Amino acid sequence: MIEFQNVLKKYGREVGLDDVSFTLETGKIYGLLGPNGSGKSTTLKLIAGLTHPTSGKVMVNGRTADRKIAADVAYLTELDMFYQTFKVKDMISFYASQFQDFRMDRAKELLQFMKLDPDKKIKQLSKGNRGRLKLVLALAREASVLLLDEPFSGLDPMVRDSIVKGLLTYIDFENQIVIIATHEIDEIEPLLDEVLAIQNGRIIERHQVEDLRETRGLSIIEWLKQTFKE
Ligand SMILES: Nc1ncnc2c1ncn2[C@@H]1O[C@H](COP(=O)(O)OP(=O)(O)OP(=O)(O)O)[C@@H](O)[C@H]1O
Repeated sequence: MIEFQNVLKKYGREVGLDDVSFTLETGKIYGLLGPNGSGKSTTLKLIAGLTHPTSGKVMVNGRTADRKIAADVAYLTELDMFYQTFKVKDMISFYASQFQDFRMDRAKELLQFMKLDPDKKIKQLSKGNRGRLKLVLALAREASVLLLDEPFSGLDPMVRDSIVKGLLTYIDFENQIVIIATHEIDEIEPLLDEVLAIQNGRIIERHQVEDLRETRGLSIIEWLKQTFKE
């Protein structure tokens, strides 16, 4: 379980998150949706223990989210954190050395699935293949929390498609909490159990996707358009 208790995150005078409280449950896939600068990355960084609340508490599986929480949290950032001189297989070995829950057999399977050549140098990879490699590194871990920050950003429809297939195949639907932060939701709509709308550092709405469809007759995109227009 992930728990935010009255979390305020300030960057100097800038407010990243403004008194946010919510809980997220194991076995669900959440979409954290909102415009640029709304607080999506801040939320994920707090869960990953990469930044700390100015006040309030962030708990992951009953523990305060500090740097040690990285052992439980697999985090795919929108930034490239690759060592350019490494080959794909070196990056895999590096991750295996960093995380106890990294499964080498799974990584090899994922590389094949994503059609990545382990002997290719990172700097020779296309943007799409770098996106695929980031996903391999995140999904090869058996982490209880999987955070995906803009997993589709700048990628063409074919790459997006393979990323969604990878997610469907390798997410542990029973035992993981998955959070996908994005402002592009076409591809992930079928994956999501719940959606949280974030704006100006506040969670302004939260819904079960099924409820949106059944009681309000709305797709996520239709709901988002209504929510952010107001
Ligand atoms: N390191 C930082 N220093 C100063 N301000 C920051 C920093 N990181 C984020 N912010 C500010 O906090 C707010 C929330 O930013 P955040 O990156 O969490 O938004 P986001 O929803 O992920 O945006 P995007 O969709 O553009 O990635 C913004 O106003 C942003 O300018």
